[in-house]
Amino acid sequence: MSKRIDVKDLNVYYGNFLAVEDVSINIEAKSVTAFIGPSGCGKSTFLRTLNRMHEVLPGARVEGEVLLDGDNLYGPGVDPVTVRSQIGMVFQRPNPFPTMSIRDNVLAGVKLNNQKISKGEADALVERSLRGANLWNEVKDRLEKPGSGLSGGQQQRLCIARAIAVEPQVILMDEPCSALDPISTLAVEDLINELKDQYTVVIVTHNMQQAARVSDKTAFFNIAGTGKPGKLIEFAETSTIFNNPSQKATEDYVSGRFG
Ligand SMILES: Nc1ncnc2c1ncn2[C@@H]1O[C@H](COP(=O)(O)OP(=O)(O)OP(=O)(O)O)[C@@H](O)[C@H]1O
Repeated sequence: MSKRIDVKDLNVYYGNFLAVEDVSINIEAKSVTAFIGPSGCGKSTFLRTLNRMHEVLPGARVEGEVLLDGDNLYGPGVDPVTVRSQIGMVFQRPNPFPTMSIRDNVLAGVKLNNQKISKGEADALVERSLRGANLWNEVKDRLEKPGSGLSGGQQQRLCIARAIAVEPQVILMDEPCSALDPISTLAVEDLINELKDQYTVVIVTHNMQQAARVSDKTAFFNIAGTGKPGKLIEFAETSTIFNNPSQKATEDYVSGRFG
């Protein structure tokens, strides 16, 4: 259950403001791709176009194509809700439903998609998803307790379990560790490494060590100045981006000279 993403000539707008210009990128299935770059260069905006979350804002739109195993997500008649069930998302701040039990949090996306499942199937799905998120052993004795009773790192893994439960092909993560302590961050990074056996993972991160630790390929985005659009400057194997980039701007950024 893993698909590739091919983006062709994508422009991303907020109203009349062109936030990201002319991005083409090929993201392989069963790999981890990191988006890095200075604040405001459009990493999160671009990420949200990959599952049609961008257009939820009034006036927000895209030009160009995003292909999931060859099918254009922006083609006529494509239902954005279906797209979002195939391409899940994990956000910066863990956002479990606070009053809902751990079990119901895992099942929340499945229920939203109106999938009817029996109690036995639901139990199995909860266990499989929590195991997949490396959280089962920590919560198996308190599945009926509220999700808000977990630590921040556990809550983020619960959100990953919720994303996995709908059996997506791709998981997008927008700075998933920025609100976590170092130990929880390592737990989520370990998990990302395991997730790529089954899923295509795309992660936005400000932390270059994290990009170097978890990703196979890295895309460096940059912006020429305030009000200018963000652009994809370089996309390559992560080791190349960090050790032998072809663009001077990439080298300056990864060596800490700006950003
Ligand atoms: N809701 C919005 N409405 C209008 N403009 C927006 C909106 N969200 C972001 N922008 C603008 O789009 C550009 C890209 O922002 P975005 O948040 O994608 O950058 P980023 O690289 O993810 O930044 P950061 O690393 O700080 O999160 C910025 O100029 C930003 O001000």
